[in-house]
Amino acid sequence: MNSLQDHIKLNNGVEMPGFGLGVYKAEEGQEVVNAVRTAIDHGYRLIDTASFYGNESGVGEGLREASVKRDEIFVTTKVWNDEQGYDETLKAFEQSLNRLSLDYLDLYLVHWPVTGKFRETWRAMERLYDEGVIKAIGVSNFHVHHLEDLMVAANVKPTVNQIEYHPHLTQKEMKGYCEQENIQLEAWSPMKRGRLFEDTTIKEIADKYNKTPAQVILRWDIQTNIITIPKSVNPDRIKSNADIFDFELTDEEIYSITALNQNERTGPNPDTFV
Ligand SMILES: NC(=O)C1=CN([C@@H]2O[C@H](COP(=O)(O)OP(=O)(O)OC[C@H]3O[C@@H](n4cnc5c(N)ncnc54)[C@H](OP(=O)(O)O)[C@@H]3O)[C@@H](O)[C@H]2O)C=CC1
Ligand SMILES: O=C(O)C(=O)[C@@H](O)[C@H](O)C(=O)CO
Repeated sequence: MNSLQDHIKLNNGVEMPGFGLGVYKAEEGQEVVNAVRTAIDHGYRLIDTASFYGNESGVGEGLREASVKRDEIFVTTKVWNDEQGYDETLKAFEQSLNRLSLDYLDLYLVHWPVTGKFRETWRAMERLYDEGVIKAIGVSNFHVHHLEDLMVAANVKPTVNQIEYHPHLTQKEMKGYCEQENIQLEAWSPMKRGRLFEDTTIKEIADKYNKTPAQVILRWDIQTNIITIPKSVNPDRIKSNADIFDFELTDEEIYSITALNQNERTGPNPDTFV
């Protein structure tokens, strides 16, 4: 990726921007509307929301307020845990689309691998994909064993797995598996929700390039082929987080950031959460 608007080709041929805005905890109403509009004005082309975030209506309003055509923006939302199952997912999708005021979705994700439900959820998503109302379908928070379980019965392979991923959780096994299976990884909490900014290694690299720790971490994502969706509702941070295309980390720097791994989660482990 050489610019904010470069895309990555998914395994079904759909092109997805490699960098976007996450909106978890962006408040429904003016806060999320402004964040989405500001991000798009600054060149973002990917917005990541979920029915669970309770802000899809505001995301839709932000998209309408931005002066960029619908087909240039890539919108992701997710089916929440209590919406899973075949009929439930069809209904949840309709509701999400209505709240977003869209007539198609770019990417729909199974938010978490709800035991006993995710295969049926997937079957409904395959139907929506076949009908053409979703351009790509994928999963989130799936371990390798969940992916294997899903793919045994699936007709459509997941395009994306969105997982917690940052320098303290580098997901080596999952990364190798997804590279082999051509499933694109996407990082949630890429900045560990602000808990990596005092790390000495990251700070030293940031000082060298006159960049912020956040910019170094996000640059590490894109140089290692991970789609990244930092969240911010602050206009200055929305702008600066995306200002990462005028410097390049060396192989040694990539290695030293990757070596910070502690297998440490900030969020739940999918094996025990659902
Ligand atoms: N699939 C899933 O299960 C999950 C998906 N996600 C998705 O991933 C996105 C990103 O993850 P998230 O958990 O939000 O965590 P992030 O790692 O993106 O961190 C967000 C936090 O960092 C702050 N922040 C942003 N930029 C800066 C900066 N440059 N300097 C200092 N602070 C900064 C934000 O505050 P402020 O807004 O004030 O700038 C916010 O508090 C989510 O918004 C969501 O879309 C997240 C969790 C789970
Ligand atoms: O933000 C999301 O998308 C999530 O699924 C998580 O926040 C998750 O639900 C969680 O952290 C609950 O404590």
